[in-house]
Amino acid sequence: MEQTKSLLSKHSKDVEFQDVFYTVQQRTSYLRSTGQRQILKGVSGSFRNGQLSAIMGPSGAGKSSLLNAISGFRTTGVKGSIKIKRDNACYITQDDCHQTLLSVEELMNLSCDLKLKSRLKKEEIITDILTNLNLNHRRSVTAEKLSGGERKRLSIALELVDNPNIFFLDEPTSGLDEVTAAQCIRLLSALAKEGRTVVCTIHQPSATIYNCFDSIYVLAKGQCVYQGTPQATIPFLRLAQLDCPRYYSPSDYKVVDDGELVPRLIELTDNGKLTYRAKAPQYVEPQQAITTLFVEQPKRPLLPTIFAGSAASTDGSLMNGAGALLEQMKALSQRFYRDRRDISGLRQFVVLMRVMLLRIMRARLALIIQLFHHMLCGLFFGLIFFQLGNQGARMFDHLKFCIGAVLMIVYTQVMVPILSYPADVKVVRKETFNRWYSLMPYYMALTISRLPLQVLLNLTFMAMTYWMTGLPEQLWRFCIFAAVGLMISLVAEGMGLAIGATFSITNGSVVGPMLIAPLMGLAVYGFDFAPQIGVGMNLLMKFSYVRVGVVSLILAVFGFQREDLDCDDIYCHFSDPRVLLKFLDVDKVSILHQFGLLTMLMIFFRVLMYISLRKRCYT
Ligand SMILES: Nc1ncnc2c1ncn2[C@@H]1O[C@H](COP(=O)(O)OP(=O)(O)OP(=O)(O)O)[C@@H](O)[C@H]1O
Repeated sequence: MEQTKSLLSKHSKDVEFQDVFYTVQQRTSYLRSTGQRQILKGVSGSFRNGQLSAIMGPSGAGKSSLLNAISGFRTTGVKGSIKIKRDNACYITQDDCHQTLLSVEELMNLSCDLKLKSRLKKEEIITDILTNLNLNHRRSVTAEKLSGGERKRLSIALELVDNPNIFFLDEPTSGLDEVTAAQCIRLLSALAKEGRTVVCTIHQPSATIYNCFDSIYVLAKGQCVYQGTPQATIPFLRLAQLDCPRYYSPSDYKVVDDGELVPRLIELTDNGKLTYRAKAPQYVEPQQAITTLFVEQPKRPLLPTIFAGSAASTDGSLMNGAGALLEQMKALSQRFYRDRRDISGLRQFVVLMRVMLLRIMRARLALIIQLFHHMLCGLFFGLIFFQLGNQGARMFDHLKFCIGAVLMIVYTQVMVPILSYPADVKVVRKETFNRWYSLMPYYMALTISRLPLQVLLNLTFMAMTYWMTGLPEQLWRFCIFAAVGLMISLVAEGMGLAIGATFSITNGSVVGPMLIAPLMGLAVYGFDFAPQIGVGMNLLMKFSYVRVGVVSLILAVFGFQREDLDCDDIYCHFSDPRVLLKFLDVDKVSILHQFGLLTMLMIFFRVLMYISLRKRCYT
């Protein structure tokens, strides 16, 4: 009975897939799609528990695509039946992206805090894992300063905290020398022997590394050309009337294609449905690779979501008569049970918030540069408009000051996230996929953790300009003035984050200025003929938060029954602030209304950012 139980749980950690297709849209430009390209062409296969399996093949064969498809790291364009317990699997990306500026120990603590409910044995677990992976002596070093091999081991260590059963690794040996690569593969083999399913992609390994694997899966042009043990490779090639020369790595030999070889090999493996193992040194025996009975079913949109954690398929379902229903019911109850065991969203928020604040404090140079930038701009604006704030003859200077201050805030706050956030998105994608946290607590922590810095930077700039330009010495007016600055910067930051979450740095740095330019145009449009501006244009101008910001700042400076400005000339038309407000057609505009508009635009950009982040993380 006990034996049956362990056998069952062992099988549930296997990964099986059948007739998997992966199709991408081919584009010539961002807007035009020229058709579809099939990357994976109906491949099948299995990766067994307790084994280290390698996906091999020439560059562009579809190795990473297969790994992404079966692990669920990519779902868009994937069709076919895949049996995998996703809530027990983790994915380690090729570039080992980690939260920056945190030491090995801090990253391990973060992983434990987010994954383990009880914190009692945290220290013991961390020491255990780090010692086993030979990283204990590197505890205090930040991840960026680790060597390639150490970084790979750290990625594994971080995932080992909650002991997942299935590991997917994309090119774990890339960039490593031969010795370190062999060490890495031995480590993965040891992890597999402890009862895990370990699957990795690998490029042309040496013969030594090749023989370390328990199972090999070779792809060529998106189809399976070999599946089986390393020992069965040469006899298998002989089946296809090919002789692998002695001292020649079989992995190199398999990729040589004379035009007929690939179809012959695909036929021999039935595109992955058959697996080979050596029976005697010269003979191989084909076996069925898939033990699960996959039955094609019509599309049922709700099912894949509900059963995503169990034996899931993208357009087929795992069926085995009444057993299938039982299996699905178990999956559902297990899912609810698991959800109850999960770390609460509040705790995720608190842990992430602490880490984000720590990272902001650690980025001391960036902090100093930003503070210096705001002080310098404040000084610059202060000197240009020095003590002009109360001069009734300088109406155009007042307008230039308000427009200039808003542009400075907008440009700074939009560009910083555009340039810095895309790198974070990769980390978030990996960590959400590996169930460190859900997106909402992360999003809330990100939004709130950036607030203190925003307040500090804006207060610095706004206080310097207010004081140097000689605006009225009224604390309440300064508070409104600073609040307008803060609101504009929050909207602009939201826009920058939305762009950073959607585009790469290269595309974002083009899209950002491209979007700001018309908003700036709308901000300065028609101040000298404001009453004649048409209804349509007026409506359009409401969407420009730059314009809304400028109007709010003008109201903060000249509104609220401000006393007449000084006049050194014979006659100053605008010395009465009400005349200026009337001329600009903002005399009847309420600042609360403007704050409302800014709040709506801020929410709009932040929701956009969330949607974009969700799309990046869950497709
Ligand atoms: N989203 C995508 N859009 C367009 N083409 C894609 C996409 N993803 C993969 N491809 C193409 O599919 C092919 C296989 O890509 P994949 O990254 O899976 O190959 P690989 O075998 O892992 O290659 P390498 O070993 O060089 O990393 C490549 O030609 C790649 O350009």
